[in-house]
Amino acid sequence: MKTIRVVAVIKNENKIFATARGYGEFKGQWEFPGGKIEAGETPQEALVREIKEELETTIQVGDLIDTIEYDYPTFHLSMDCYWCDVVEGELKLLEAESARWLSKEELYDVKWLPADILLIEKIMKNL
Ligand SMILES: Nc1nc2c([nH]c(=O)n2[C@H]2C[C@H](O)[C@@H](COP(=O)(O)OP(=O)(O)OP(=O)(O)O)O2)c(=O)[nH]1
Ligand SMILES: [Mg+2]
Repeated sequence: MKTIRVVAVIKNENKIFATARGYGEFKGQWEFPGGKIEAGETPQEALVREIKEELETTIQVGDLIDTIEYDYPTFHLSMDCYWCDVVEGELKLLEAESARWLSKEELYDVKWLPADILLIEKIMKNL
């Protein structure tokens, strides 16, 4: 069975919100908050749930930016990436070890997970 992940590219006027993984194999590397779609959920519902769990924040999910397909040595990642806005909440870091709001000029200042490089190029064009 194929597991699809969803991630939120949370934006304000001209910056996006990135987090550093707080645990596991990729600890300290940068990514977008999100997780796995569970049975019966739409991608949007899964994303709203994940962002509540990880950041105690309510988001509004907007357009799909891209679906990233990437082969890691031990698994295949399929990741739907959506533009999102904060509706309510302070983006409290319940799982991530740190976070930054990045402007267009700062997008390559953090060490992204390998799969995210493909997405960053698209974000760069639309920020
Ligand atoms: N959340 C997220 N995961 C990403 C990104 N880029 C990327 O390669 N991944 C990879 C790293 C993880 O090994 C994998 C799955 O992430 P996940 O949040 O769904 O799952 P997890 O490893 O936290 O595991 P779990 O505790 O939720 O079961 O996807 C990204 O931008 N955001
Ligand atoms: Mg997660």
